[in-house]
Amino acid sequence: MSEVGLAVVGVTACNMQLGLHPFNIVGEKYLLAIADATQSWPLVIPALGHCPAEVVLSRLDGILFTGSPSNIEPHHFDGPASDEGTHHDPKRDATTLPLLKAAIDAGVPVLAICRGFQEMNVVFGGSLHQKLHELGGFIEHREDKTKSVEVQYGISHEVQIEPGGLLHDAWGRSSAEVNSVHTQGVDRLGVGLRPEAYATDGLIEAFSVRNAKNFALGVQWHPEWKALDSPFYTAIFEAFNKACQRRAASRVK
Ligand SMILES: N[C@@H](CCC(=O)NCCCC(=O)O)C(=O)O
Repeated sequence: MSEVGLAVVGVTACNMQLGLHPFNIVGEKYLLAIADATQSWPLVIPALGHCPAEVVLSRLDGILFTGSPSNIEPHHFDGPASDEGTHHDPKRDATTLPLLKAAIDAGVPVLAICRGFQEMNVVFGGSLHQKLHELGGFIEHREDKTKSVEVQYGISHEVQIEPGGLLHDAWGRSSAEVNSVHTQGVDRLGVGLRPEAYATDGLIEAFSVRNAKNFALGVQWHPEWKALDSPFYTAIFEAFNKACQRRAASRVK
């Protein structure tokens, strides 16, 4: 593929302490999903706690907001304090929350996965259940950590897909099977978000932005996991990629 017009997609990092130093890291599966499933090029966006959004967005053709083992600090959605020892990443919050809003306002294509999906809900004024499994009424959305990674990221449950949305356009069917690797979930849906898929227990598992200037989809599951092995996950990345390629093409005119 010629490098001229190759879409460049930002991929958000986490800020994590490894030994004596903070590192900016991103799961390789997110980078591979962009490089292999979309044939765009991934560029890591560090979680330094601030980001010159206008400059960064002007150089990118899309942004993938990744999943992470950490939780958003609950003061961002007026939630009660987390349990002691909860893994937070305030530098990521301070980077991704404003960047996500700026990207959507600027019409930069956005795909938000798991923590990224939760960030998108919070940016639009939504809130999160912090421990779905303690509430009752929900199916098990967590992975079984005693099992292999293949099992943890294997198919967990079905989602019902709303007609007329981005996801339905991409997949063309009214249901799909997804993995499930999360403890938190959407409580109050952000203003201006349109539900795109529900789990069998009614939990919102995907949404898009009503009246968005460009592709803006959030999913609670992990389509980046072996994206090319699943026609459904591939379809999500293809739809995102189409929007990124359009933006890249307009840049080289
Ligand atoms: N902390 C949140 C977010 C869950 C999430 O993003 N998990 C991903 C784990 C690591 C990865 O696969 O990148 C929650 O538990 O709800």
